Amino acid sequence: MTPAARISAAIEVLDDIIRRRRPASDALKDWGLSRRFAGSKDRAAIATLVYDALRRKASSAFAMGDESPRALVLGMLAGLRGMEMEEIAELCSGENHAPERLTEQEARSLITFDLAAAPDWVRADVPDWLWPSFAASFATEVVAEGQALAGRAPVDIRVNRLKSNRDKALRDLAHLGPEQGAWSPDAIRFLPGPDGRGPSLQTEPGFFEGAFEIQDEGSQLVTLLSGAQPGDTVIDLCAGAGGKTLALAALMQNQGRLFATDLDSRRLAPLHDRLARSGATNVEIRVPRNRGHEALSDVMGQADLVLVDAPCTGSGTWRRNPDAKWRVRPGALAERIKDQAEVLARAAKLAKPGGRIAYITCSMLPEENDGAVEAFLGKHAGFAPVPVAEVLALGQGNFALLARFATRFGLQLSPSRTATDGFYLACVERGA
Ligand SMILES: C[S@@+](CC[C@H](N)C(=O)[O-])C[C@H]1O[C@@H](n2cnc3c(N)ncnc32)[C@H](O)[C@@H]1O
Repeated sequence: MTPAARISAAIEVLDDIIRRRRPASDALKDWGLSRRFAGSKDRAAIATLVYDALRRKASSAFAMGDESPRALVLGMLAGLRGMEMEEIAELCSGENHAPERLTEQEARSLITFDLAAAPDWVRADVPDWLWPSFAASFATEVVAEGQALAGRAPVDIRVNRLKSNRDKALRDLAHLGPEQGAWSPDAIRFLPGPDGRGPSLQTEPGFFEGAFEIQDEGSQLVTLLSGAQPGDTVIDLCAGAGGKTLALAALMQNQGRLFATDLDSRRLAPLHDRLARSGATNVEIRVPRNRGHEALSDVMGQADLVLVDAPCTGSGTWRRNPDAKWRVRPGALAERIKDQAEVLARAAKLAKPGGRIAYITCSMLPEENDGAVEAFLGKHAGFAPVPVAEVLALGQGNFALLARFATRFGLQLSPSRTATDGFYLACVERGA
């Protein structure tokens, strides 16, 4: 397909996503299935165009004075990819599956691409209804925070200490242009190429051998800062597919007990294979038999650490899921806050006297971060917040510089602050 035909295809897919309110991945998959002529490179390029257009949906619509899928794609070419109007006009020839010619109005908007009069939420590409909440998380630079969250994400891996080390992994993956992570001693980063994609790491021998896992550096950092120690009894209460379980097992050097469970037993399924690859031997997966069944009744009040990687809006991962940003609804935030209170209450029963809960979200919204911790502390008088300085000192690494990202109860990481996904961590401790 020509570059111009790919743009037409992206407009078509975006139309499907917006009109039918479909997840981008579903719309892209369907498009690919019904257009067998499109090769893998075409599909990848179209997906990147669609995701880039979603990243800048609000600002493109404003600058173009039009929120049609065509305007969003054309606006993104100017706003995100920095293309001149003339270059875009050349692509829009109206011939051979290329988009129709630019109108005079479109050409003018592409030349000026003027966001000077745009409200902050538009310049930041954050949904307007979420703006007050988002802005409350950041005293300054709030527009820049939104813009960083509307950018492309790198691909990070966590080198598995049980099987390898970072120097060896850097050598083994040298052909892919690896960079050392800035914060986590286990992190290696791969920047996205001009096509917006990172290398396909899941085909590397090291991946099959369990030498590394794909995991955002922010996710690695909050796990490091949870304070898990070799020999501890640790519970990963919202383990899902086990990204943090695997990181915890490596931190614990396979010493002590690590229980992994989740409300949704199906989510735990991939963890079996991942554990086998990783060489982790101290993990016990506890599958709940039905809703309401407590799969951890035998370890009540025994945990040194309960890790709560809570269900949340996922607003910290909008770089990776730009369509989720526009699909999240006000009711969803209220529901997640309820889930968070429920899961924290469950964690409280599992912590031993003197034990901790590490509360984590991949969110940038204070209601589900400090707000959730405040609500928990209000209902659980036996728990007290652990000061951030103490959390940073206990983590396995040199993290003192992160102190400037402290919130009332925890730490807020973000693409613009730490060049990671937006993660929040706060620790609370049960009185002895
Ligand atoms: C952010 S995801 C976990 C991701 C996972 N820890 C990882 O690192 O790959 C949140 C998980 O919490 C689970 N969950 C929701 N409510 C829960 C509850 N009350 N108890 C335990 N898990 C819950 C969801 O099923 C979901 O898998």
